[in-house]
Amino acid sequence: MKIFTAAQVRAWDAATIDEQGISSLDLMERAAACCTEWLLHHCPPDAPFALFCGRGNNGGDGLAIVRQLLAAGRSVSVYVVQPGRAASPDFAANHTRLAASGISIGAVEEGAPLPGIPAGSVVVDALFGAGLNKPLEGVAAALTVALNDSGASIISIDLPSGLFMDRPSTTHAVIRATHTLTFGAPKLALLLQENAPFIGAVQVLGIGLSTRFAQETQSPYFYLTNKEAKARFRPRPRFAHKGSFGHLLLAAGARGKMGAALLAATAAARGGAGLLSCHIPRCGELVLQTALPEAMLATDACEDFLTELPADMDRYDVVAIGPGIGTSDPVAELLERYLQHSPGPMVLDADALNILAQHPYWLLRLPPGSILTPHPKEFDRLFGTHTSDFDRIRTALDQAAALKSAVLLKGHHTFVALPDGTGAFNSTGNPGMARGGSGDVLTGLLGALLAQGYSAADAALLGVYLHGAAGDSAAAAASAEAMLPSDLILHLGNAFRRLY
Ligand SMILES: NC(=O)C1=CN([C@@H]2O[C@H](COP(=O)(O)OP(=O)(O)OC[C@H]3O[C@@H](n4cnc5c(N)ncnc54)[C@H](OP(=O)(O)O)[C@@H]3O)[C@@H](O)[C@H]2O)[C@H](O)CC1
Ligand SMILES: [K+]
Repeated sequence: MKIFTAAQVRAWDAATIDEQGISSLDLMERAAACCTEWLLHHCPPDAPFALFCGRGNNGGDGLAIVRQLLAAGRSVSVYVVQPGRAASPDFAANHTRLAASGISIGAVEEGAPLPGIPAGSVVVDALFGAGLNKPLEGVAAALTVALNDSGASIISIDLPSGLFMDRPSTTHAVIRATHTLTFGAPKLALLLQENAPFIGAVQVLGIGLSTRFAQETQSPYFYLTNKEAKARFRPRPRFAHKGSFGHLLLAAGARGKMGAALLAATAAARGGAGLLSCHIPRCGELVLQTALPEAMLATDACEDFLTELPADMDRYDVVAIGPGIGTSDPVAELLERYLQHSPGPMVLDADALNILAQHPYWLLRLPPGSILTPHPKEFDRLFGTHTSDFDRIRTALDQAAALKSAVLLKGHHTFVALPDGTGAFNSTGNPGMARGGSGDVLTGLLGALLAQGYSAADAALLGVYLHGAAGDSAAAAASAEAMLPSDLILHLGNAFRRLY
């Protein structure tokens, strides 16, 4: 599913109107009807609604919702902010229709007291949507702060008011929505970690926008859903043998961190690598051999951490390195040798990324077709401090292109920057995955997918999708609170089945 800019969203609207021979007012009525249906199904049946409307089309949606809620027999109060300002034609048309019903339409004006919100009300925020072009100020900003402080549930129409669609919004007043009902496709701002305090649970409402426009319009960003993951998945051929699925070398672990190695190794085995060898320090031999008999060992001479390259590096197709290795000097030197001698693409995670941050020019040795998997802090250590996720995703795209590799930015919607200049936001996953060990599972899985011959782009997209889908399956079984990273591995089978 493509993610469009504000200008493209306006063009999508216009293309729909043109293609379907409807008026913009008809489209507004349709969008409002989808919102009204959602509100009627998801809000308490006896809750009064309080709608706050701007003077543009977002406010027009709000006025149409008021009329539809009244028709459904609900108790509704409605306020227009700065009623003296110029209105969009569709706002004006809906205002005339609503006023004819006899309902009193309140005003929120500069200098006048703000209206109170009766206890138990559901607030619907229709102040500004895709047309926001400057930060909220004056009475709109004051109202936003008051609504946020009211403790009421807030349902934002299309976007939380004050939230820019495609630039940072974290320094000014923005509605903190409980739910955001957005039209057609998720917007960039709704997928970024930094906007988490504003957006609540996001619901994408299909309002019958032109599918032709969506197909024909180019966008650098897309939402990674089951459809996009399925398109990249190759089921195992019937006559395959273990040699068909590659040999992954996983370099992981140190004394006290063998759990990271075991999680990554088990995920690699379940992720479908034909052969798996683990380069581990001697202290981990017993635990690995006992817990994962499927793995072969390339045991280091050192008891406590990794120090030397395994012999015959050419035996391996792919190297995954990082989980639990530490960042001491001998390990850093070893990472440099791995970068020099890796026989194929690499997955670099965790401590491998922290070492790289100390030696950024080593990145030049990264084999093309590799995958880097930083979370935002590791990302900034590696590529410099960023003040916004908008900047981070731009850097990720630049680096992916320069390194001819996939660069992940891990988060609630993990961003996958691909070497071709496009980037995807993942749709799967849940807060139960935010615990130590989840990243190790992802590293093993990505290594296994690369070993099976997937390109960096396909492995990164599939790996991130499967990892989140396994997390969703694990949370369904054990709850987001009680699930463990090792449950992700057990549920990988359910995740793969979603791709058949
Ligand atoms: N396909 C769709 O997605 C549909 C969307 N609909 C709804 O329409 C809005 C977008 O409506 P639009 O009229 O373009 O924009 P807004 O309502 O968000 O804003 C209206 C005007 O407000 C002014 N503005 C912008 N920022 C501020 C601010 N900080 N303070 C005060 N005023 C501001 C600006 O006008 P100016 O003349 O002042 O520049 C805006 O133009 C979309 O989000 C959906 O809710 C359709 O109803 C259905 C299809
Ligand atoms: K809004």
